[in-house]
Amino acid sequence: MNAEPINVTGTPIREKGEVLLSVENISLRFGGVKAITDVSFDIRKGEIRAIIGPNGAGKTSMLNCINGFYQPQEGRVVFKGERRAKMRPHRAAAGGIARTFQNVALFKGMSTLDNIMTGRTLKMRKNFFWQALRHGPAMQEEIAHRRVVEDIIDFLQIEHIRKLPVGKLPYGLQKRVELGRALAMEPELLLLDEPMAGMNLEEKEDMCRFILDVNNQFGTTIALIEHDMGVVMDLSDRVVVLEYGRKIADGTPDEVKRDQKVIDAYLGVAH
Ligand SMILES: Nc1ncnc2c1ncn2[C@@H]1O[C@H](COP(=O)(O)OP(=O)(O)OP(=O)(O)O)[C@@H](O)[C@H]1O
Repeated sequence: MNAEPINVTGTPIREKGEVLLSVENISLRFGGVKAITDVSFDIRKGEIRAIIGPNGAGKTSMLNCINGFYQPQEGRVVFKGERRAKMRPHRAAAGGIARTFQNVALFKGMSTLDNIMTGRTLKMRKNFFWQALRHGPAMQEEIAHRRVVEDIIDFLQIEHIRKLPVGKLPYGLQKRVELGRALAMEPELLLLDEPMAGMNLEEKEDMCRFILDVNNQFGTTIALIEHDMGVVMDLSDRVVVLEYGRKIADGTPDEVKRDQKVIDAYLGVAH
């Protein structure tokens, strides 16, 4: 029997469960531009999966295929055993996929609390008359939603900014609020597009800790795009590497960082 595998940080690799989502032979084109060419990989339940690659490699396009923003011309996304190629973003969200964006996409004039509350919308009853009833069961339901949002605010340690308009907050805190809004959906799969982009060292460390806590405490599966290789190596269980829209490597952080194709891609060497 082999010894327990060790990752680059020296900690044991966490054993992850069955496949939650698989990307099967996806190709995506914009006119003549091939953004993704025949890419397949899977995301296992409970893992942190990184998608990396040089600029223009197709990483954001891949997240957009996974949550239904883009419809690939070929291939499919299978989520919890169900085909999702024709899935629209709101249906992916209702099915348990939440995401954040490369550039923060919040309602700048609204408070932290109200922005996070918008993440609950899909969980609320849509019936106008139900919502118009400001007493009885409708009221109980609203209280329950508010409790979830308050728990998230506690978890992310942003009580002090709960009433402030997010447009006035430093960038690192805006990213944290955006994470809060995604968590309010209680997602099974959380997609994070460059969660540390534009952050200083301290903000990055905080965000890393929150991502690990979300994964460990809530069991949320996470797929993230990140350019900071130190962060990728420390956070992720497995890494898929794209270059010019093609998959060039897939494995543990330790495996991919030793892969010659990955080294060449990051040094800009053609092969
Ligand atoms: N909406 C679009 N219309 C046309 N071309 C697009 C569109 N979105 C992406 N592309 C092209 O597809 C390719 C992949 O882009 P994508 O943004 O997915 O890469 P990326 O790896 O996320 O890059 P970065 O790290 O710079 O964010 C690029 O050549 C890009 O110019």
